[in-house]
Amino acid sequence: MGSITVPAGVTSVLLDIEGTTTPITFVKDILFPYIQDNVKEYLQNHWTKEECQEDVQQLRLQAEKDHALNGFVPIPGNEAEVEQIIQGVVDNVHWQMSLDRKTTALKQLQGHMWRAAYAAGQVKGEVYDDVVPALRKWKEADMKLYIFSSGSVEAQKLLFGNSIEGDLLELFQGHFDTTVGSKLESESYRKIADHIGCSTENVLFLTDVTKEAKAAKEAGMNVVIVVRPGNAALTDEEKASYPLINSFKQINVNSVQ
Ligand SMILES: CSCCC(=O)C(=O)COP(=O)(O)O
Ligand SMILES: [Mg+2]
Repeated sequence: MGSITVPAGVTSVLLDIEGTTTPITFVKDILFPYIQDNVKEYLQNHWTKEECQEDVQQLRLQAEKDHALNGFVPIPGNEAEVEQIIQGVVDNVHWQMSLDRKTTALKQLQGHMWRAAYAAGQVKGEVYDDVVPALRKWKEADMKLYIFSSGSVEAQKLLFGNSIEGDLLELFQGHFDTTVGSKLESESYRKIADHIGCSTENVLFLTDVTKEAKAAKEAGMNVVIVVRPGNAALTDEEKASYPLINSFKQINVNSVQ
């Protein structure tokens, strides 16, 4: 894996989080177990809050679309007691997480739940050593930096605002989550370029997931696959189809004209 010079005309870098800026183990071993261990208590304590009811309503709408076992979230009614409804939501959250689903409904609830963990200093957002120096360098070269993650915008801001390297939020010009669309659909990348106010060709997308890279490339973005310890293995065909790096140090950015 050699170094890569960003093509002329690229003015923005769009970054995935899990497997790209941040170890998968941080998400799988710290963030997700926090949700699994605390979702019942969180729902019991926040049940009457508007935000919590809105999250449950979104999970219910998603469950209706899924028509799946454990995709069931009971509708409040005379027969369904609150504890029974909460248990339905808990089962649904555990079921979705067992499949690592990236539904907007699940991600919104997770983002709301992680607030308390970050506020208590119980969790600090992990970033690879090479990430912050590279982002600072790219920013000095006038590159605009954005995040696109399945994690909600709130979850993204919590992670970078409370990172092991301090508050990193000033590095980013903006954040995108699945409310713009799935990371597997090209249309999402076109919408992001529209929001940024540039053409897709002016954007470099860094991700660990080749299906995301394919969608971004089809939309016209430049893409680089980030290979980190613990990321899903790439096939020989995937390795041959995309530029690969294992550190942000390998990206050379010329000053934006
Ligand atoms: C933003 S922190 C939580 C990470 C998360 O929930 C997730 O699904 C990561 O997805 P990504 O698109 O960043 O790979
Ligand atoms: Mg990822």
